[in-house]
Amino acid sequence: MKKTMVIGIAGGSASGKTSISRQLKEIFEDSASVSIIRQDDYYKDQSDKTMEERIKTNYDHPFAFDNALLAQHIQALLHGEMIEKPTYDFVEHNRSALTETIYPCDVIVLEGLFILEDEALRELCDIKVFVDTDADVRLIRRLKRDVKKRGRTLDSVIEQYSTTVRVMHERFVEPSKRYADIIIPEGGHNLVAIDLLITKISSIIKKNMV
Ligand SMILES: Nc1ncnc2c1ncn2[C@@H]1O[C@H](COP(=O)(O)OP(=O)(O)O)[C@@H](O)[C@H]1O
Ligand SMILES: Nc1ccn([C@@H]2O[C@H](COP(=O)(O)O)[C@@H](O)[C@H]2O)c(=O)n1
Repeated sequence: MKKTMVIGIAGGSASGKTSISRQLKEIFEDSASVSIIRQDDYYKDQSDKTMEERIKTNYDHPFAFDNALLAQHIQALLHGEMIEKPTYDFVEHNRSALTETIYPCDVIVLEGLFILEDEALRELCDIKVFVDTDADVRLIRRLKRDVKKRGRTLDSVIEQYSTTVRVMHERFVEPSKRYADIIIPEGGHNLVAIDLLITKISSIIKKNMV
C-alpha cells in the first residue's frame, strides 16, 4: 500500500528551514505530490489578547504552539483525510481568519523550530533533518527578513533576539539536534548534504510507487 512519507525539518529561526522545504517541494513536484506544513501556522490563537500583550509573548517556547492540533492534522493526512490548516499573520501576531485546505499527499514536509523537540511530532517523521546554521548568520538573516516581511523594526528584532530567541534556542532547539538522521551544516549553502537528502527521499518515493 502507498504510504505518505513525512520529512521533519527542524533548526533555529532563520536557519533556512523554509527555503530548504521549498526546494524539496520544487524538486519532487514531478514525481510525487508534496505538501509543506509549517509549525509557525500552529502558533496559538491570541484573539483574546491586546497587541501590547501579544508583543510580549515568548514565541520561542514550545508552549506558544498548538502542537497537539499539528500532530492531529498530520495523523489525519496519514489516514487519507484532508485538513483545514490554520494560517498565521506575523504582523498581527495572531492566526489569520483564513484556513488552507491540504489534501492527502505522497510527501509531507513538516518544518519548524520544535519538530524534533516535540516527541509526538518527532515520532511522526520518517526522515528527521536538522538545519544547522551559525547564530550570527541566523541573526543577520532574521534582521533582514523580519524588517522586510514581518513588519518589525531593527531594534525590536535585536531586543527579541537577546531576550528570548537566543536563550530558548539554546534550551530547546539546539539540544533537539541529537534526534536528527541528517544534519545540514551551513543551512541551504550545503549542496552536498541537500543532494544526499534528495537521493534518500527519491529512493523512498521509488519504493513507495511500486
Ligand atoms: N542559504 C542561504 N543563503 C542566504 N540566505 C538564505 C539562505 N537560506 C535562507 N536564506 C534567507 O534567510 C532568511 C531566513 O530563511 P528561512 O528559510 O525563512 O529560515 P527559517 O524557515 O529557518 O526561519 C530568508 O530571508 C531567506 O531568504
Ligand atoms: N508573532 C510572532 C511569532 C513568531 N515569531 C518568531 O518567529 C520565529 C519562528 O519562525 P522561523 O520562520 O524564524 O523559524 C521564532 O523565533 C519567533 O521568535 C515572532 O517574531 N512573532
